[in-house]
Amino acid sequence: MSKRKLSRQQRWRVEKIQAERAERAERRARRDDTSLDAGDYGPERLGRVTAHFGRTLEVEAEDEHGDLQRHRCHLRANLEGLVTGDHVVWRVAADGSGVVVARQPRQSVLERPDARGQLKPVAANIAQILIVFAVEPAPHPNLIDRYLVAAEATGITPVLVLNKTDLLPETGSDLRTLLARYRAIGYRVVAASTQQEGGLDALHACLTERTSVFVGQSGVGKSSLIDRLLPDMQLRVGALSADSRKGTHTTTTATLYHLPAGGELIDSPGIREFGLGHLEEHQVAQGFIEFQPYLGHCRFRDCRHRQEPGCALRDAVERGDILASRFDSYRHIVDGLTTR
Ligand SMILES: Nc1nc2c(ncn2[C@@H]2O[C@H](COP(=O)(O)OP(=O)(O)OP(=O)(O)O)[C@@H](O)[C@H]2O)c(=O)[nH]1
Ligand SMILES: [Zn+2]
Repeated sequence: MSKRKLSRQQRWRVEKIQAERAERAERRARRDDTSLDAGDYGPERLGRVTAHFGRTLEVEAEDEHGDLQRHRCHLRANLEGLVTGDHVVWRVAADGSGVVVARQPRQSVLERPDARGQLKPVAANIAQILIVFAVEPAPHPNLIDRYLVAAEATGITPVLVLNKTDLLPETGSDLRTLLARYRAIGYRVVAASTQQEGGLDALHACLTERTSVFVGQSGVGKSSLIDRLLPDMQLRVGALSADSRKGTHTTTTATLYHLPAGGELIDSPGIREFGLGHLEEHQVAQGFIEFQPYLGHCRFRDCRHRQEPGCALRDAVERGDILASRFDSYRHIVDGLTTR
């Protein structure tokens, strides 16, 4: 809202609307409690949110045969902020729909700024962020580092995926050198091609038994990779039961897919753009993982690793313990923050 002052009458109206809203939420909560207590719903079961449509969710759970079934669920009124990937406790109604009554603790959460710049969760319980880049368009090392910093800030493991290796020359590629550097720092690097026989083998191996998301700049082949990984169109639209006309929402909400070879993928346009938002300066130094042993060892506690004497980071660069290219990239990203 703008900074202009509200008149007394406007303020009164805003307060009245808020009070009405609170009262409605309260009534909904009481109604939920009554019907839950009345035994209209079955016992508590565990499930996972596979898609989100405003006030309703899709929750997946095993049936009595161990097969996964998806249920349209509404939220208990006092339960807000659930996202795709959340593990939840829910109860089924006679018609197969359900109500989510609790959220399990999250192992990780991916957040993005909303229209007002406030961080909002978009997906939860992700084990790895696959940062896709390609032979063409060639990546700027800064951009890879930016994605890595953003991933490190979430605590979720990043994996570098080099796509379009069919376009890679046999020898003398700068990209191979670049990749070797990231491997030496400790990152997992996976080569892929959607255009070659067996081009996704390494990727398949990396995706099983965990939940992943794909991020990366436009044109690197994220859609092509996901199309190949989820060859059955039904898998992609499977998130929606046929009775729903709200299907168009799937394009904006994060959706969880099962990969045929095992493992899950959570995807949405918002998630794909992850990493391009704002970073905080302290996150940047922490996000260069090979800097960590030196952070806090500079002569000045508030060292910004520029001209200061006794800078542990710059000393490490001079000794060759930190790559000059990574340190330059760090400086470039930090300088970009201050000129905003
Ligand atoms: N040679 C080659 N081309 C590929 C490969 N994977 C994808 N492409 C091509 O790269 C182009 C971009 O692929 P997309 O899948 O649309 O890329 P994207 O990352 O989803 O792009 P956005 O939707 O803009 O974010 C398309 O013309 C693809 O056909 C590959 O492994 N090798
Ligand atoms: Zn320093």
